[in-house]
Amino acid sequence: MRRYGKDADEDDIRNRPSRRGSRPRTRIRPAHEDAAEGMVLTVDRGRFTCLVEEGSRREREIAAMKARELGRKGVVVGDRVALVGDLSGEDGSLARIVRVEERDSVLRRTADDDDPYERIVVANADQLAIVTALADPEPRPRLIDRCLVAAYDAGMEPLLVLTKSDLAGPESLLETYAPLGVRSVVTSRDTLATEDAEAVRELLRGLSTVFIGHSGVGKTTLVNALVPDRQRQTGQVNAVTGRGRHTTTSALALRLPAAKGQESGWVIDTPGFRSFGLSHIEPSRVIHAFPDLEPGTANCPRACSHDEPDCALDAWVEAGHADQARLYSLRRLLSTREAREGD
Ligand SMILES: Nc1nc2c(ncn2[C@@H]2O[C@H](COP(=O)(O)OP(=O)(O)OP(=O)(O)O)[C@@H](O)[C@H]2O)c(=O)[nH]1
Ligand SMILES: [Zn+2]
Repeated sequence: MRRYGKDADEDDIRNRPSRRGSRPRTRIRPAHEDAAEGMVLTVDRGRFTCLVEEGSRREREIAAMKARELGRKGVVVGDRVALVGDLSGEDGSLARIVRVEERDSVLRRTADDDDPYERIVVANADQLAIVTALADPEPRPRLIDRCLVAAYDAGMEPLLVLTKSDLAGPESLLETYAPLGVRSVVTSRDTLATEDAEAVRELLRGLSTVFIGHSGVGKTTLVNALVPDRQRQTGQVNAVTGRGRHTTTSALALRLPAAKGQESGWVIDTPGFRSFGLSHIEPSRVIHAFPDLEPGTANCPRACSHDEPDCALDAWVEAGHADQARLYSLRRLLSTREAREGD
């Protein structure tokens, strides 16, 4: 499908001026029909690492840059792209990204709540793993709520990963999130090497999952346990860009190990990305994640915040169509859109 958005086609208009002036341009672009498909694994200062011929014996990572005709269109981790040029993946080779395929999902963020400039962080991810320590540092439910809102807004399934269970129990947190029906898994460092990593991997199979967590919650420990050859994977990536292992600040896609015949999956790590500014969130997209409540909004006033006296959801719940705890949870989530100290 072609996109007619602001940054879609203006660039080839500029690059391919018509000799006959105002002759209407065809929107069919015959060039690059032979382009290879790839998936973006990392982005580092204008250089992209892409995986091509995924799943075949010729699968390889190649370095690429954006073709000029893409103009300012963003290319992010998880994007499926079309590549031309030197696809060998050999040292010093560089391909060009000539097209970004339509995205199934986009995880966005603004740097903070009053920042109007919204960035897409990851494309085509299915799941958002919200990593929270049960202690040291203390869980921050409001932060979890903000991550949930971001997941629902993006059309991604949330997953709570509760770490450091050797320090505190998960009961009260799990109780808070029970009405939301969020999937969860509890881990501790001592058992991560054995049963825990496999339990988490089970929830990631066949999916592309973005991991987010506040500093110190044990996200690195967790991701390293899930992807034991991470060092190799990231080392390889940076051999291409020629930079050190720890300099990547953008998201980074890592493949989950899988036994033969088992489906794999992608772990997308997000170094230095710890929370979400939520100013761009649409309440209607969040309510979409509450199919039991959504029909109850039919009688709401226009542009209802769903947290005002005329909101029809109270009557909907009183009539027994949905659970009070669900409405309470929805309102709590929607209220996180207002920034507060410490977010
Ligand atoms: N007690 C306990 N400590 C843990 C556990 N998992 C990780 N830690 C410790 O918590 C600290 C932070 O772990 P990291 O994995 O570096 O946490 P992170 O979320 O990546 O934090 P940043 O590196 O700041 O992004 C380290 O000292 C870990 O050894 C756990 O299950 N139990
Ligand atoms: Zn309402």
